[in-house]
Amino acid sequence: MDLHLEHITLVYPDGDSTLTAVDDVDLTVPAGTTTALLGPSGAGKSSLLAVAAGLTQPSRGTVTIGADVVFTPDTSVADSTRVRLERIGMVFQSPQLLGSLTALEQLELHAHLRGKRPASVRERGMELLDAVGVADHAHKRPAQLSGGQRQRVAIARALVGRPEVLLVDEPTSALDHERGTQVVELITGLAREMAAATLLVSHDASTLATVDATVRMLDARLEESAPLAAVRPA
Ligand SMILES: Nc1ncnc2c1ncn2[C@@H]1O[C@H](COP(=O)(O)OP(=O)(O)OP(=O)(O)O)[C@@H](O)[C@H]1O
Repeated sequence: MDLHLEHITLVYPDGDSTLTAVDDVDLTVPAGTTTALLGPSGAGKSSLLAVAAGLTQPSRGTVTIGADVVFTPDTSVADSTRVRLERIGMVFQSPQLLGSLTALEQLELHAHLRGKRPASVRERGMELLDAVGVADHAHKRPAQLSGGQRQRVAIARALVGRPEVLLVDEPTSALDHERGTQVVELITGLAREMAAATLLVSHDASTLATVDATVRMLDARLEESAPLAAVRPA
């Protein structure tokens, strides 16, 4: 399913006045493709991602997955949470793994919280750990893994619920250039394979050789958008 952000505006209260963090942004991410969202610090990238995830209500505008309008200024927290659990996977800047669980258990817990059956989850979890190249580490805890391996587990975890939309916030900030490039390549490949519409926030354009499109935010607005022709076929 495609992800559509339409006329998204996000205004934060700021003392006696307000701060517009996202200003009338329109963006479509086709299913199976990855769009990188670039821009300087404070441009509004994380704010836009938070709206796309239903973590923050937009002040104006709508988020649509396929034909379903999922987030509007009026969407309740309960409805946003349900959509996020059922349809959206997220990868954060730091992997945010639970220290006491093995890599496989991180995925199992995540799937369990989404109501999946334990038997199918274990198999799917191993498949995904294999897909991200850490199957050999399935029974290790985060402290026994490298930074890159931890980020790979977090990517597998985000995909365990078969999300239609994958939202990724600076996945490479803790990695060197080579590992960062590999992680972006992994995400774009999995997005294509799983037909997930993927929006990836990045500071580092040099790691983005494999993404399908790039857009840039500046001062809360989308500055430029790659033409659709630049989107490679799935
Ligand atoms: N919860 C909040 N309340 C008030 N203002 C906020 C809040 N979150 C972000 N802002 C402001 O909104 C603007 C956009 O911030 P945002 O974090 O979205 O930018 P960013 O492009 O992701 O930056 P970075 O690359 O540094 O993470 C900034 O001016 C920031 O100070």
